Amino acid sequence: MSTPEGFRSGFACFVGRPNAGKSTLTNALVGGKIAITSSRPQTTRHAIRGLVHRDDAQLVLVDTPGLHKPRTLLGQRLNDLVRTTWAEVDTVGMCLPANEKIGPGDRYLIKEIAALRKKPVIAVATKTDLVSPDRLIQHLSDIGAAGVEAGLTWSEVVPVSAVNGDQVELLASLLIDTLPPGPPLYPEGQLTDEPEETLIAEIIREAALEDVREELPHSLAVVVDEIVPREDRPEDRPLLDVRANVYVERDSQKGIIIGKKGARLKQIGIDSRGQIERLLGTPVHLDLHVKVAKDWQRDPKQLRKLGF
Ligand SMILES: Nc1nc2c(ncn2[C@@H]2O[C@H](COP(=O)(O)OP(=O)(O)OP(=O)(O)O)[C@@H](O)[C@H]2O)c(=O)[nH]1
Repeated sequence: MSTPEGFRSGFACFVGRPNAGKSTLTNALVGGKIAITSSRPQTTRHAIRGLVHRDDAQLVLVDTPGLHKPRTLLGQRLNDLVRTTWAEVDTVGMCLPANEKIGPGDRYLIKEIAALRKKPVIAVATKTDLVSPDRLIQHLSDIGAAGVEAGLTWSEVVPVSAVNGDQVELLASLLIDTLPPGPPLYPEGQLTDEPEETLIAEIIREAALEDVREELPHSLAVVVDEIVPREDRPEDRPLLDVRANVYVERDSQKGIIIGKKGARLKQIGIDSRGQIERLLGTPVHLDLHVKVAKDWQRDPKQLRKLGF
């Protein structure tokens, strides 16, 4: 494929402490629900990409999990994934929520990013709808100072609100300006190149964590075993059978997920089925099972099986 004259393409990712607004911003830029967001920290686990198409450019957004103090093998794998992603993208967007003071966690990340050298880093002051103009000015000045302290020159400092769309377009343009010349990397219309299984697993995991995040934040993994078209269906009324397993670490957690007389598991099925149907564009029969995989976070074989 020949590169259209003047076309740019490349990758960007957002970095920031948990809850900084990275997933919401990715969704706002992409204009659809790709990465799964939640009001609780640390739910984004996979590098999920969204695409921003322009007449003269294509931006691929990579959504990374946060960098954490690694306590388990899973933690280490996640951190490796983050660093690999940072090294691969053309631009990094450092998200610093305007409604929170810049803290040690932010400074740590800024220092890590400063070590990437030459990479353009855009500071993004997120959630501006939550603060007064005075507070925002203070925040922007703190961002400038934090950059200086880490020896990092921000290529831009942009205040945005993903919730009301303020400055989201401007941010897209600034990110695109940093991209090298190149052809579109993905066909238009394709919102994400994550396999459907991964997206479905994320949807089910979100539904399963609803209301029990405090009890089971990291002890839950979902694996989609198969997606098969139901046989003997009329061509215009297809049905997909989706079979998935919810893995927990202990028997007691199994009970929490299943609930009284299976009520919670049923609700998880109802909550996720609608979203899966929207994703696949087909009616779905969802078959969910709960299994115990003891200490899966510490077991390399289990981790591989669960996609980490
Ligand atoms: N008011 C307001 N809330 C926002 C905005 N952006 C994100 N939020 C909220 O902040 C919370 C965290 O947002 P996420 O996008 O999940 O944050 P994240 O950085 O991806 O979080 P992790 O996945 O934990 O790393 C959610 O409750 C969002 O609704 C914004 O622009 N304005």
